[in-house]
Amino acid sequence: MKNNKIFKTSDLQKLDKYTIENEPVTSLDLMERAATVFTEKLLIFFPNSHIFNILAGSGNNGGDGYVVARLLHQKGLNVKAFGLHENDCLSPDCAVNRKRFIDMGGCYIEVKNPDNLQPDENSVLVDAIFGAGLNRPVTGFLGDIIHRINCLSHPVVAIDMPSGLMGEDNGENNGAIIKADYTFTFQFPKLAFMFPENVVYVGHWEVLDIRLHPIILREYPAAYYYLTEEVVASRLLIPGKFSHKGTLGNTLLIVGSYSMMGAAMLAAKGAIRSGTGLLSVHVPRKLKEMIHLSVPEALVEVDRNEFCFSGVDNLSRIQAVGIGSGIGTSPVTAEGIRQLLSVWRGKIVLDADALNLLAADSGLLELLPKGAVLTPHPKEFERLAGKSVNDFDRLNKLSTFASLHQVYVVLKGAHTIIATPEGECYFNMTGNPGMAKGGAGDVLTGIIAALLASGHSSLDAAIIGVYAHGWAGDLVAEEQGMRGTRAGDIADKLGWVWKKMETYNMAKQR
Ligand SMILES: NC(=O)C1=CN([C@@H]2O[C@H](COP(=O)(O)OP(=O)(O)OC[C@H]3O[C@@H](n4cnc5c(N)ncnc54)[C@H](O)[C@@H]3O)[C@@H](O)[C@H]2O)[C@H](O)CC1
Ligand SMILES: [K+]
Repeated sequence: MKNNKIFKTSDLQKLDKYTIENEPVTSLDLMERAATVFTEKLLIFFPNSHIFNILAGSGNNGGDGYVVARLLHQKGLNVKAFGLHENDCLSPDCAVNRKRFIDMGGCYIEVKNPDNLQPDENSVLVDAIFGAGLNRPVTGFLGDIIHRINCLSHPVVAIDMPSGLMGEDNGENNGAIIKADYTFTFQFPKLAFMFPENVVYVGHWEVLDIRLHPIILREYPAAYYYLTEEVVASRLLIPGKFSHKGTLGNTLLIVGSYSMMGAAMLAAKGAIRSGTGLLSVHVPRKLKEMIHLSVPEALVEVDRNEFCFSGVDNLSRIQAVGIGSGIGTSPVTAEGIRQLLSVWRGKIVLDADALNLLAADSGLLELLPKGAVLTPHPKEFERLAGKSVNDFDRLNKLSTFASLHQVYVVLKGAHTIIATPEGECYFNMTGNPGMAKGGAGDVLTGIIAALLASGHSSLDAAIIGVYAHGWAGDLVAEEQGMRGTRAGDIADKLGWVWKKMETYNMAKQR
């Protein structure tokens, strides 16, 4: 299976060293390999550009920059390399590659004063000042250079990382950071790329495979992962030939209230498209007809209360519960949840108002069954776990919360994060801003509930559900645009996503 770990940048040297010793390959050849794939990608993104200015630092990131300069020069393009060296203390591989570039007649300009950095008009700037070796904020001469570059209107493409950005925690990084338009990063995305507050530095990013040794990639530990189709699809259970509605699970959705009827329909639509054998939707009496009409496949269970959820009577044939979308936060509903949680020890996903009620009463939080899935958006998570000072801090809070309460937390966002009780975090890669609309979360709750009921573990249901939901949203955006995307469209596109994943799985089994 393709590796999908997000290692720490400080681990990179060990991964490099293992590859160099065991492939074996020289460090110079590994640099050549990295710079070659970078150059190929650069030319795909800038096929019509002829002028490239390389901004090279003194470490191996700078070394990559000099190789890129040489490769572009060899292709007959107009290349200038600016040496941004505070002293002449270059890494050995950087020194070799600077010399190779100069010896082949490349245009090299040593910059000793930020004012002397005058990039060519219409040039693409390649940022090779710092990469994964950054260990303190960038200030002084190189800080001034970075500020100067950030004021230019040239496109900037960063090698591996935008210079000045730390790989993980930028909470105390008050130094200068390159604002790249594109970052082509080696082997795995860096954790910092996952955080909304860093998008201004990273721009559009892509991972380039530089073939670090597969054994070290597989065996070296990481706490963070990113989701790929391969990894997600292989977790999806395929119904057996003799499966029937009794073996594919009965999902109970407790959703909707008189003032929030739509949420109930959307959650039900998500569930009915996600493989549950049977779907029961528990709603206040006022919503009964509406559910029958919008999701005729579902059984409707009517609450004692006419307007909101107040409790359930019979859970004997249920495999998984999804609760929260549109249920409101009235005291009657809070008691209903208390009653549910005091009898239900099985699989459950909680969303929206169910989370708001948990946040308001820590007694409810303690009743959660082990392995419950919670799907907050950042504001709901803040109500549960308190304020975060930045995205990295929020990630740590998320991990701590999941371990403390032994639950899976799905923090919704551009890269939705799934945190496990064991301290691992999975970052989703599908989805788009068109999905940031009311109702999209309700669809996700329905999907996860159905996946739980049809036999998936909490982790698999969360991972598959989040990925499929985002993928369906991407398909909708392709057809309707991000602006035109409606939550209900996401549910309608799920069938296509499941088909893709099933086809992938069956092809692998053959
Ligand atoms: N396996 C791979 O992914 C490969 C990556 N390559 C490239 O190598 C860099 C990492 O190189 P490294 O020499 O370790 O670090 P940098 O070039 O990022 O930094 C150089 C050097 O600078 C010093 N330093 C750190 N912070 C500061 C600061 N704020 N101010 C001044 N000086 C600073 C520190 O001593 C660093 O060591 C990686 O990003 C890739 O681009 C290989 O080419 C191929 C394999
Ligand atoms: K860089």
